[in-house]
Amino acid sequence: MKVQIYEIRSIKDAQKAVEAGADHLGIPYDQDPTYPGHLTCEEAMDVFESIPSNIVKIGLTISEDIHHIRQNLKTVMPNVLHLSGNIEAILPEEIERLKQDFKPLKIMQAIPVYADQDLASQKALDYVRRYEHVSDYFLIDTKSHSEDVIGATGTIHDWQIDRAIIESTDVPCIIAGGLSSENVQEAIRISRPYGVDSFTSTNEDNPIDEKHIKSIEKIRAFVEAAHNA
Ligand SMILES: O=C(O)c1ccccc1NCC(=O)[C@H](O)[C@H](O)COP(=O)(O)O
Repeated sequence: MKVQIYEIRSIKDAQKAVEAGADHLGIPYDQDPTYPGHLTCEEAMDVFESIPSNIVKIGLTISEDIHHIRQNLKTVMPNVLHLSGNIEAILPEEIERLKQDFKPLKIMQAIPVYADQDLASQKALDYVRRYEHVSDYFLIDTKSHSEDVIGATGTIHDWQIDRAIIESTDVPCIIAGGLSSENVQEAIRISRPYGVDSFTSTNEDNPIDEKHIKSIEKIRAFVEAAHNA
């Protein structure tokens, strides 16, 4: 079971997550970050360079502008680019060209799941069909109705929906959305994913400013629970 940890904002947090046993580290970044907690390209590069080579480095973008994403990739190249903005804003053909031009870049496409709707009334399976030929991973994540971005909600959704998505595709799926050391085993039991992801539940308060830092104890508990599922 792979464990992915967001949002890594410093070399110290990266070291904590590696020591606690994470396999994928996620860093949200942009040349001109507008989202709270996101790093600049230069800051992200410093953190990526500190991460051991056996750990998968995930770069998250919420941009809906493919030219902007290309510019960011010229400064920082993660192993995997995680597309977590409005899924309909970037066409599969654009992702295909991006992969050609930035080889060996892999793509993690976020698949939005609304917590208050059943699978039949959502587009998740349509997105899987449309994006699976250009995706190396799917991140099945909770989407709120009030935000364009997918994820970082701290809210769970129906894990039977994850299961149905996972059973419908050969693309490795990581599940996300309000997962914690308390609920991750149940989520794994129901959905049988390739991996699990945590942001909110593995944070602790930062005494310096209002931005999150990671808790090594909470990450360790999450990793252990996931591995023992
Ligand atoms: O990490 C972020 O800052 C972020 C911002 C906007 C959209 C997604 C983001 N992170 C993506 C992740 O993979 C999160 O870990 C995932 O959404 C789970 O978050 P949570 O429900 O808070 O555990």
